[in-house]
Amino acid sequence: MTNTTLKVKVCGMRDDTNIQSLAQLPIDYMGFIFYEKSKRHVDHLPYILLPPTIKKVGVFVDASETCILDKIQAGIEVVQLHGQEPPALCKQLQESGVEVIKAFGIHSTVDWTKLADYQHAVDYFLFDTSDPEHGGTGRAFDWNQLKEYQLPVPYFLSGGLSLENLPAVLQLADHRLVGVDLNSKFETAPALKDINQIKKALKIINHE
Ligand SMILES: O=C(O)c1ccccc1NCC(=O)[C@H](O)[C@H](O)COP(=O)(O)O
Repeated sequence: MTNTTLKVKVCGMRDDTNIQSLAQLPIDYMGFIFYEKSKRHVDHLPYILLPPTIKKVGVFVDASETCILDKIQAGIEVVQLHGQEPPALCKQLQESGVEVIKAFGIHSTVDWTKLADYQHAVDYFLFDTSDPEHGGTGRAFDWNQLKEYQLPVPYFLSGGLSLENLPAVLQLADHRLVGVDLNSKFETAPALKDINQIKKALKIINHE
């Protein structure tokens, strides 16, 4: 087990009151999904001032560069890309000053070699459960697949994380695992997080 505290990203926020409640907690990233096919879709960044310790993440699936730049202009500090976005776009966004997280859907026949093309163009990878909907499945993938991951790029673990499986995440002995991504398993309805459940998750993650 590692003693390093994992970063916490809570994804798929929309409701103003819920955002305000979540912003009281010691999380590191809050995600807003700019993908209209998602149940958690938003079309603009909510007009809520977050503490500077919480970075605002925009989640995109094959959005145009103009659309992504528009959201950065509006205050997005981290770009999380869930589609087929090429390394050149990641690099370009990174050079514009935002953090870039490239998400990959993991399944038993993933071609891990293609991640090498991204290693100098992103800040983090995010390993999620592979699905045609691109994310928010509420299902965990087989974390044994991570044994195939050979690059030094740090990553977030995502996909169906819950109060039940978070203790097992803390047992994953991998120094490249830097954060966890919490979403549908902490919802009472799409895009509405149960703040008490998130508090319980933080206690587990922070070994309290
Ligand atoms: O959450 C969505 O609805 C979603 C849809 C399409 C692309 C990405 C999406 N979410 C991005 C995230 O970072 C989620 O937290 C991640 O997919 C894990 O979600 P879950 O399995 O529900 O914990």
